[in-house]
Amino acid sequence: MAALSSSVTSRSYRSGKSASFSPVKGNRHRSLSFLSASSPRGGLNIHDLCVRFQSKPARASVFMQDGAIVTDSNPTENKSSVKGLKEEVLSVLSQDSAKVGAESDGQNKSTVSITVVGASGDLAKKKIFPALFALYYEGCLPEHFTIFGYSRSKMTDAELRNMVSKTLTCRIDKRANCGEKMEEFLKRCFYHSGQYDSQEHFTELDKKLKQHEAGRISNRLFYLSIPPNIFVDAVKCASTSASSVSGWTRVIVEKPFGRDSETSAALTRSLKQYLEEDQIFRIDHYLGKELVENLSVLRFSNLIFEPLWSRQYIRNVQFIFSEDFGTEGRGGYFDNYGIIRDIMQNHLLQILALFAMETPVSLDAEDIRNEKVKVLRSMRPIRIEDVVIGQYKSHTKGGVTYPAYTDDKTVPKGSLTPTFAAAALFIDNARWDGVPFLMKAGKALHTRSAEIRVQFRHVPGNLYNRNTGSNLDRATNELVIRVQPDEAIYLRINNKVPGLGMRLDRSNLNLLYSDRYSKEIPDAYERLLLDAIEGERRLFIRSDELDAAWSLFTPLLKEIEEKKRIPEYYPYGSRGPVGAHYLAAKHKVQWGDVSLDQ
Ligand SMILES: NC(=O)C1=CN([C@@H]2O[C@H](COP(=O)(O)OP(=O)(O)OC[C@H]3O[C@@H](n4cnc5c(N)ncnc54)[C@H](OP(=O)(O)O)[C@@H]3O)[C@@H](O)[C@H]2O)C=CC1
Ligand SMILES: O=C1O[C@H](COP(=O)(O)O)[C@@H](O)[C@H](O)[C@H]1O
Repeated sequence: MAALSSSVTSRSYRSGKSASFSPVKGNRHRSLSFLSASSPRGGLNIHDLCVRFQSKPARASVFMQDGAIVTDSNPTENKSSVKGLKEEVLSVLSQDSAKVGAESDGQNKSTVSITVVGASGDLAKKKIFPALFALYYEGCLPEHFTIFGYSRSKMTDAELRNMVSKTLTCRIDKRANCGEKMEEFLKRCFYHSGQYDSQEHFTELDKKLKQHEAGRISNRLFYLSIPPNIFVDAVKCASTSASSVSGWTRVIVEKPFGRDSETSAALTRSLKQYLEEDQIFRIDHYLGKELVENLSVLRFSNLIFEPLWSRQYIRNVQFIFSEDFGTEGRGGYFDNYGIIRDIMQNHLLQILALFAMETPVSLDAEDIRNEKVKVLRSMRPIRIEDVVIGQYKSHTKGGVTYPAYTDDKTVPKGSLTPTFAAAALFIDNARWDGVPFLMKAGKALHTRSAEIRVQFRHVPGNLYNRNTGSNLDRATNELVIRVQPDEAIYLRINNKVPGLGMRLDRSNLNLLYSDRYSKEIPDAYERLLLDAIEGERRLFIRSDELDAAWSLFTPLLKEIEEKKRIPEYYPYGSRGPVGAHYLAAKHKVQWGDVSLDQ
């Protein structure tokens, strides 16, 4: 039991910061979150203990409610592990009762105020409010919290609640009390209308926040869900007129973090006039996706993968992002950025860094981010010859005409902005020397998906070469991590087709999440918001990571733009420009997502 509980990390809101039972910081796979404090159990002043437990072979949640431990487990899962977990919880609690008791007093005295700046906008409605509700629904928000929407639009509290209610949904796997919970959640949401550059309006917000905080230690989180040109104004006003005087103040900043090295550095400098680096939470929501977070688990907790994770066994790695819709409504923003800045420089590069980094010293945020920076700095400058760009054009299919990118009213006529790009990147270090890391990202393609494909080398002297067909490349092992949709991890192996002959086929060892796990997968924004509230920085981008990412892409972007490189046009709904195949072929690679048996 002692050994088990030593791997448990608890997060407590009582003192407004994480309290760890374990030397393993940031271990999410067995985490306890202490929520409100009211009814005593065994000398502990704990009312509701939420345990988020994800481990093999069982997966369950354990709650402590009114003095009793109850489990919420999948009936198909291993009951003995659930029992073990209960014992583990009790053990941890008894070991740390003094600490927890002390923290519970702090919990009553502290509160978290979350201000969504740009509350009337698309992201706030689509992602931020629903994620906050999901956290509330799961019991992961602290007992005392308030949510404020802030934007210029005139709205009453009731109008904000009405707007927010339209996009809230309940967990498919836990619909109980959904309507009731929504009502309760909406009662905690308020609105303040103001300009983003008005100290006066932020001072008014501050007054309202104080009223809700009612003398408790106030912790304040500002989520900047606004266009980048007003980030600095909003940060200035929030930090000077509405930051907390008794607790922490943190600011979540949405991308884009600049357009290139210079503008990104300027943004960082401006933000740092008002905030310390550890108050800035630069969000890359791909880091909050379940399978991206699982990447490190897969690598570092399975003996079978890490030894293969190098040039010795891996032939190439592919990071593929595709969307089956165009810029629809976001053309104005997109045209200023293009797909390389929108997806590659951040989402795909972040995944690459996690994939390729060396083993960090620990799971501590700084240790992980140190390794990511190192690998990013080891990357070879990207050559324009190793990049293909494309733009979608109109296409008619089944009587329906799909628009060209430049048909979007907010896109300037004749725009050369790429909506598709493919690139070959290299990491010049001992582990990855010579291994092509291919990226491909596009809008208005035939499907929506995001995946990582790892293609392994050929088996030397393979006895079965004759039985695997003519394309030996297709007969190598491939590990696929499907980030979305239908989250899955599968390993493509060669297998004997049952029968008297000796014919091999490619079959999948398949971990399809929907088959294995009954729980709904949390949205990336839920995880990231919870982390920001808890001060966990592991999944946020540090400024030196950002600098390294921009250093890699800025020269390429400048060259594409200065040379006014013409994109290859591809029909809306297609697989993208054929140039992507030539690029892969040049590096002796076949895209894994294009074969018939993918
Ligand atoms: N939407 C998405 O899917 C994603 C968005 N992002 C990023 O998140 C942030 C917010 O995105 P999104 O919600 O789509 O943005 P919006 O364009 O919807 O803007 C959000 C709010 O900001 C205010 N606003 C808009 N334009 C201006 C302006 N020129 N000057 C002052 N205020 C303005 C508006 O509120 P009001 O007029 O009421 O003040 C608007 O409701 C952006 O940085 C975006 O790049 C990142 C990833 C995905
Ligand atoms: O950051 C962005 O991401 C979305 C795709 O996010 P997903 O979670 O839906 O895959 C993309 O549509 C948008 O252009 C980009 O800014």
